[in-house]
Parts: sequence; structure tokens; C-alpha cells
Amino acid sequence: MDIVYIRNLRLETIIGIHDWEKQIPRPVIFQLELASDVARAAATDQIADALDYEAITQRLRHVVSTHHFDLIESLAEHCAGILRDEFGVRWLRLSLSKPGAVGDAVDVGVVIERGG
Ligand SMILES: Nc1nc2c(c(=O)[nH]1)N=C([C@H](O)[C@@H](O)CO)CN2
Repeated sequence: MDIVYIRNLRLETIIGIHDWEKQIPRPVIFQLELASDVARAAATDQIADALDYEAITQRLRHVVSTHHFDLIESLAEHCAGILRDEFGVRWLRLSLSKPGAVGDAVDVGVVIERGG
């Protein structure tokens, strides 16, 4: 299986279970591994045949600026659904971390895999 990846995508969003977290945006960090047919894109050398990581980044930036969740689980699932439904990604691994959310930990987060 071929992979298109996006590493350390840092986006600002409002997220958290506490009232004080719902007031101001904070960074979350995405790590994405997305199944893609790299050979097909290489054969045509056309962006239309590639999984466009720029378009995905722009879409996720819009999503996090317009949707506010309590849990990082909810944001991760929402983004996974968009990647599958809008970009046709048949398998993905998405890691979402929240730097500084817990004292004494660099970050906390979730990793989900969806699709087969
Ligand atoms: N599994 C989770 N645990 C917690 C979350 C979360 O999103 N998923 N969030 C919080 C708080 O918002 C925390 O990040 C800040 O106090 C706590 N636990």
C-alpha cells in the first residue's frame, strides 16, 4: 500500500471539556498517513490523479476553524470522515495531539485507523 503523509500539521482550534478551553483557540497537531495510489499519480504526473496534500491541509484548516468539539476523539473522527468521504481515502491513520494539555506531559492525544 502506498501512502501520502502529512506530518506535524499544526492548526489552531477551540477544543476542550472545560469552560476556559472554549474561549480561546489552541494548537493541535495532526500526523496523517493516507492510502493512495502513488504509482498511478506518477504514471500521469497529474495532480488530478494524486491525493492532494495541499487541498487536504486547506480543508482541515477550514474544519478546525469552523467546528468546536469538547473531545479530541470527536475532532479526529470528524476529520477521518471528511478524508474518507470527500477525498476517497480508503485507509488512514490519524494522530491528533494536544500539546501542553496535561502538566508534566509534552502532549496527549489519540491515534485512529479507519478503513481497510
Ligand atoms: N480522552 C480524552 N481525555 C480528555 C480530553 C479529551 O479530549 N479526550 N480532554 C480533556 C481536557 O479538555 C484537557 O485537555 C484539558 O484539561 C481531559 N481529558
